[in-house]
Amino acid sequence: MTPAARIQAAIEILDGIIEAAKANGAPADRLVADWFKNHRFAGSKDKRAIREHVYDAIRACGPIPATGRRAMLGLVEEQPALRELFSGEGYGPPKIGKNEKPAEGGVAPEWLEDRLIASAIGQGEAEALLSRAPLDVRINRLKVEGELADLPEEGEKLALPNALRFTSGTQVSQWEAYETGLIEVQDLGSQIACSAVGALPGDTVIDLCAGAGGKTLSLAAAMGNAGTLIAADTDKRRLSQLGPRAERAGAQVAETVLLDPGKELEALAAWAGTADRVLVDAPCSGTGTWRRNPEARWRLSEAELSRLTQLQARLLDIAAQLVKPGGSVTYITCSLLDEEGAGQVAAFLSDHPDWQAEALDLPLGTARGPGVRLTPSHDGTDGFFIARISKA
Ligand SMILES: C[S@@+](CC[C@H](N)C(=O)[O-])C[C@H]1O[C@@H](n2cnc3c(N)ncnc32)[C@H](O)[C@@H]1O
Repeated sequence: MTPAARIQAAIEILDGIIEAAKANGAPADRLVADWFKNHRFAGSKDKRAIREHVYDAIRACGPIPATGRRAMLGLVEEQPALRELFSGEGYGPPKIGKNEKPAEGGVAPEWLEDRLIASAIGQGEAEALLSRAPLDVRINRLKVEGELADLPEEGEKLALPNALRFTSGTQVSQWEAYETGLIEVQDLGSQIACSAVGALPGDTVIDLCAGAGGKTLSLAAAMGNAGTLIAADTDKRRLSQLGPRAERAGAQVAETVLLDPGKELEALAAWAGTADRVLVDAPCSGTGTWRRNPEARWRLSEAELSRLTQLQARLLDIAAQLVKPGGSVTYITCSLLDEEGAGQVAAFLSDHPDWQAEALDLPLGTARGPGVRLTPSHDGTDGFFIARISKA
């Protein structure tokens, strides 16, 4: 494919991504992969270039653009060398019209930029949210003792002893160490969030929003497979991915529990008042993961954010009923918005005067209200809010 044809391909893919974002359809990654499947003539260099154009264009547009072409014109503003590829020749895009306007730039739709500013996320932090994330792995201590030898590349050592960093796009999943469960892909921020739980061998731990079990596996390793680890979620498809992952990692999870939304405590009744640690990795806006999912900025609405904050408050209440006297709840969101983080926990503490925030000893982050916040710019991790609370 010519460089111009690659631009036109990216424009077509962007059209699909914009429509899907409006209709809450398939994620960008899937649409890119589908396009490649249906256009077999694209070689590996073409694919790399097209993918880069697509994601660079998504990052270049704050609000959702009207069309893929306008999104690409937004990218032309940042990368003027692309302008000459709009020549109208061959399979390339038509010439740029005199009155044609690029899509609006910025960090996010205006209402969301305002919420970030209200949560003390300044311009530098906001821009870092749109950078490329590196690839972090966790050494799985259920399978590795001492040094991990023979990785195809040497990783950068990070602030936690089991964390290693590789450059964005490293194909870790093709490494033998990954296939055999010696390493797990997990952002450093997520690893730090898991360490905040303080799970120990012998504990009873409930991962209330376990999803596909990324953090459950980390907890199993911290517990050395000793104790009771419950992975619960309302999403059957995600929860079903935990079994094979746990097997590969050598993690023993006592039970996966499928929850009925609104009736979560019914399925968890057997553990009410018994857990040493409960982790609430609550569903959230994902503003802290825009480095990986820049198109998520176009999918969030004020109504959805309000639904999420109500659900988060309810999950905190449920978690509080699961811990035993002296136990703790660790509340995490991969969001930088206070209403999903510091504000959420502060509201819980004000409604429950017999609960208090515990001091956290984390290697990175900045104090934020009753917890700690990690950000891409300050900490080089995905954005997270982390708090641990217990009954006084
Ligand atoms: C941030 S994700 C969890 C990610 C997961 N812990 C991991 O590390 O991969 C939030 C999860 O909350 C789940 N969820 C949504 N509503 C829930 C509810 N009412 N009770 C429990 N889990 C819920 C979602 O299905 C989703 O898997």
